[in-house]
Amino acid sequence: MVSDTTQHGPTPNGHAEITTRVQIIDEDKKFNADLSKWIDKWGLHNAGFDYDVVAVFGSQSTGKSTLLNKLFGTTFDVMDETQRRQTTKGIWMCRAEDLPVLVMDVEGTDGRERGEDQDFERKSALFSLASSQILLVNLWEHQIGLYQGANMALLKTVIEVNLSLFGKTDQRTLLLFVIRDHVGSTPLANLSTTLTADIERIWASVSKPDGLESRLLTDYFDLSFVGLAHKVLMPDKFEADVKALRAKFTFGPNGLFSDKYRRRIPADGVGVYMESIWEQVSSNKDLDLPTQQELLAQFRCDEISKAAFEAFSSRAKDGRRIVEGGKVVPNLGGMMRDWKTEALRQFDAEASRYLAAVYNSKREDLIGSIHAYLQPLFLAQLKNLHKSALALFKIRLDEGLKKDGYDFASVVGDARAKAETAFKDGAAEASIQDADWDYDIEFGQLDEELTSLAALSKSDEMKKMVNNIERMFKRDIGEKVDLELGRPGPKMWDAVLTTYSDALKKAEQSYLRKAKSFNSTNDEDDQALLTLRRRAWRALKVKIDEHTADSLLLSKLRASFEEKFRYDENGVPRVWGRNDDIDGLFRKARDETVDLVSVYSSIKPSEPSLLPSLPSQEEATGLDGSDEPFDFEDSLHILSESKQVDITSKFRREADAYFVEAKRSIVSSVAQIPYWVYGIILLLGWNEAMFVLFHPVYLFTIVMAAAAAYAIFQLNLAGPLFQISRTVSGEVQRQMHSRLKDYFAEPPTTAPEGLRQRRMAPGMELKEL
Ligand SMILES: Nc1nc2c(ncn2[C@@H]2O[C@H](COP(=O)(O)OP(=O)(O)OP(=O)(O)O)[C@@H](O)[C@H]2O)c(=O)[nH]1
Repeated sequence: MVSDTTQHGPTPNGHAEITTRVQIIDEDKKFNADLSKWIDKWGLHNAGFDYDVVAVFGSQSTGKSTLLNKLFGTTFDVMDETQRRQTTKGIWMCRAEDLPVLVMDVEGTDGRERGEDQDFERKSALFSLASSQILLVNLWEHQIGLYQGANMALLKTVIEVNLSLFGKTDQRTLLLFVIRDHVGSTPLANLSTTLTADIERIWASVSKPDGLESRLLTDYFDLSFVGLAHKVLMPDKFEADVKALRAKFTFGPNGLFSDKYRRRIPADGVGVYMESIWEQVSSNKDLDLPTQQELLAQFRCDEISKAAFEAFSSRAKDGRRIVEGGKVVPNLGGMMRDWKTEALRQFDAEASRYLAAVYNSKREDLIGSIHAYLQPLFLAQLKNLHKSALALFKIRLDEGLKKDGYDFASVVGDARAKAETAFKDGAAEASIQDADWDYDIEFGQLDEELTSLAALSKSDEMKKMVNNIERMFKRDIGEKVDLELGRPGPKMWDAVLTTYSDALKKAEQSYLRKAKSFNSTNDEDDQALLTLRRRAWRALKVKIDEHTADSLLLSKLRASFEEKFRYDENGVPRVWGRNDDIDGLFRKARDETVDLVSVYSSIKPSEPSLLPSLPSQEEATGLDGSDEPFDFEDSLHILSESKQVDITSKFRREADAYFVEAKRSIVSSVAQIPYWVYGIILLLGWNEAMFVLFHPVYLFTIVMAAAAAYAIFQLNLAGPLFQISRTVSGEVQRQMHSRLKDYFAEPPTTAPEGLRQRRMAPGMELKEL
């Protein structure tokens, strides 16, 4: 959009915006805040230092705008010939058509219409000198030599202003005097000499600041002179002169543009710079250009840094989202470095043109902001790496522990090395050089967690190992102890305890062999062995308890008693005879067996040294620390007093029964039926037996009954016959029952006739039922 302070020029070449003129300072001395945007539109934003600024000074209506338009293809307003009134108010700017040049058309110095605002000339001179490398001083030929003329006043202002701005610097400016309506009668050289003399006179007249008294005009200005023919009277010559002058606006030895004149303001900051200069100038403050340049540098570097950071953060947003999702982002460090490099490249491209001190410090600030933005990503990545390293450790550990004959220490060492390497590699990748980030604390945390996981796994594996050894121990003692406990006697416990200590020794050796692969400490070994001993003792105790359960113990006593009482010394069963000392044998066998109860009542070897020594639970805890209460002394007692009495009395009762049985077996063998009784029976029943045997009917009936019984038995008909007879008897029973019921339920059919008739309703016919 073009404001009322901007106007499009003719657009023969098609780039309207490029040749649009803009009023940068209006009649009310207000600065156009859109200048930076216009510099962008004029295509000079990225020109860096490769651009120039040219301003024109001179009296009003001396053809300044006409000259600029012809030289640079600008579109400044030119006074309408017929009206002859001032056209340029304030300061206008336009980009040169084919050159990276900003051209300023400054209001005529002797502006009659300005009246009381006479200091505008000084302010516009200050402004133009602060920003332009070439100052065109436009003047009529006929004004040269007129020392009191408006041009002399202008030149004095320019010299004074330049001294205040660049007095102590080496900054140079080209003053290009354009002599208009140069007729030619006075050669240009003469005119130049006159002008130079005039300027020197002015230089001599101005008061110099302290320390600059000896400085020369030529220390600050290069003077150049050019004459242009009369535009109206000699139009062709005028055009040729303009063309020749235009050809001089180039870089190089013969060109007017030179680095030495440049103000070193980057093109992208020139809008801000000019605005700031004008603000100082218009408010009559001292114009300190180095300060202005520093302020500009700070302002622009901040702007550039902000833009670079915004572009950076929008690029980094996606990465941030992913990493905060809890997953390790591969190549996060690479991405972060790319984002940072791109942001700095963007910053450097523009900001490096400004004051080095400011640029460097702003660059550091930007790097700090970038690092601050990226650090949470780095920390989130570390967190994710920590998680994945733990998972990797567990996987490797599980895999390793599944293999046969694994060596625990090397499995853990391998898993740990893999996890730590994965973490360190990931963390190093995610680090940014010079960001001053480290991951020592995070690595320390991981290390601690791995250590505790390894310890947990070690304890689990050691428990498993102890369990296996315990199973092996149980297998080892199983049958032997069964056998030994089944052979009660004074040496029974010696044998049992010897078996126990042999098996335990084997188990302990097995533990120590396997524990080597766990790199276990002496403390851990002591605990594991203690646990093993306790469990072994408990296993033995369980076995003993099984064998001394009431029923089993009673049967053992019974067996022992029977062996002593019912079998002789040779193991042959006894058949009691009248002369046997049943009472004596019984007492001996019973008393010896009763003695066994006390043998079983507690674990009491003949040699006390055969007993293992096991600390109680209070004195030392085992491997898992959660063992049931353990009291070794207490575990030696098997049967309480009352239990012993109970078992003894039960046994005595059973033994008594054996005794009675033994006694009876003698009586029964003695109390047989005498043979003569059979003779008497035969004698008394002889006649009846003969009668049955020799009577044909009885004999036939007996034979038939026997044959029928034999046939039924052979054909397996006994069952069905019983069933049929049961069914028939059931049916007969049922029939009888119903008949009886009917009989007692119906009235007797022999009731008197009169009574039957009386029971019928009157008028009804009597029917035979
Ligand atoms: N005699 C003469 N007249 C010229 C020359 N160049 C331009 N003019 C005329 O001078 C008049 C003023 O021209 P401008 O270009 O508007 O002059 P200016 O100095 O820009 O005027 P302001 O901006 O109003 O101060 C116009 O009528 C031009 O045609 C020249 O070389 N000689």
